[in-house]
Amino acid sequence: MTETKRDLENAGSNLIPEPKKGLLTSFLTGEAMEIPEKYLYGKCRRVAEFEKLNRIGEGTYGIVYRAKDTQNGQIVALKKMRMDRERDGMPVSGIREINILLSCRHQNIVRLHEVAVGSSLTSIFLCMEYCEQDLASLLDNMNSAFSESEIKCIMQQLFMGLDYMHKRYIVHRDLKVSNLLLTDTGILKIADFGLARKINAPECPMTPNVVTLWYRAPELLFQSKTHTTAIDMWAAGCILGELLLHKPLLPGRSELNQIEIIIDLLGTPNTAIWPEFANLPMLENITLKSQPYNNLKPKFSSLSNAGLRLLNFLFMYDPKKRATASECLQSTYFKEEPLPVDPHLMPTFPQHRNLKNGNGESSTVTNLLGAFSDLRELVSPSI
Ligand SMILES: Nc1ncnc2c1ncn2[C@@H]1O[C@H](COP(=O)(O)OP(=O)(O)OP(=O)(O)O)[C@@H](O)[C@H]1O
Repeated sequence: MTETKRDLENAGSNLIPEPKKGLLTSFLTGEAMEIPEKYLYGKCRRVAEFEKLNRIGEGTYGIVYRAKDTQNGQIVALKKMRMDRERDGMPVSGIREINILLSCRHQNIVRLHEVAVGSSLTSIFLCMEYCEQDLASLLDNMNSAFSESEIKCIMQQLFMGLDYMHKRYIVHRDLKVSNLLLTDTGILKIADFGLARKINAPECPMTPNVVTLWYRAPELLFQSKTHTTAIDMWAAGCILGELLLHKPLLPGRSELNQIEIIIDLLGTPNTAIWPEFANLPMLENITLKSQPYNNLKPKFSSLSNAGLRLLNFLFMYDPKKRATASECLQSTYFKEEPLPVDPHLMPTFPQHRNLKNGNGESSTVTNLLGAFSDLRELVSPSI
């Protein structure tokens, strides 16, 4: 068990042990230097000031805990950064996530309160506002589907968050229902910015292996080297479809199968609707099946014309023609009956994640934050 894990699973005590003095490697000589404790944590608080309540989630980049700030009683979410494979300090995904979250302030983007450290500087925690639900566990556990007014409320908030991010050239790159959180006051929060990137230009070269398969845009599947904020809009279309159907819309089993089921739903792409299509690398290796029909209408048979127009706009093969978040917010779908419900009138739900994990494993975590530059200096050297 690593030292940091011990911090979190420290049975018998609800407080994390006091950190030791740290050893940093000198940048100049390469020798280990003992750092006085008062300089060790920069302006960041220590994790020992939080009481761990229960584990609420685990993803690729970290474990998430519900915890109480013992200074003010506030309930927060603490995401412990995974350092397993890191030799040289913090993983780049963690640095990106912190930088981007610190630069965002919007009701529909999860708020990063601060960054905290455990007993060694390789144990880093993001301290975020706590949200009672995530849409994935909610969809898995709710007895009846969301009403259309509730779906509109969720989607409108998603588009508001995306509009804010995209206007700042931030692409999330991993939108899916498990990364959408919902508070007990009906506010949707976009979370998990571990794959997010700030793009310098409207089109920026990036690795195509991002976005969970079921939500992955065709330009990524066809291995386009540049992608844009439009990849988030495709994922938003998949999320709208999933909320309406109460099951994943495009649950591919492999990349090829994902392409196949997209074609089954939307028809085969061609250069008439997507001029850059013919030059995409993936097409050198595969022949696409021919399917001439767009099947959105039969698939969503009870959806209004405005709803279908919105879905079609989100599922434009050509990313340049795909709807932007601000265009989606103007959609007639949100202006026609049934109107979006006011977020405060959204129903509340039992907190399944806490019920499942409510074993009250005790432990705590420390605090950090302050100037992030302090953090970057401190976490890289070996301790
Ligand atoms: N602020 C929060 N409030 C409540 N629950 C949260 C919060 N942040 C994350 N969670 C829960 O923890 C889960 C995992 O968090 P997150 O997606 O940030 O981790 P990850 O390792 O980056 O995941 P992934 O493998 O999806 O990339 C979420 O699905 C959600 O259930």
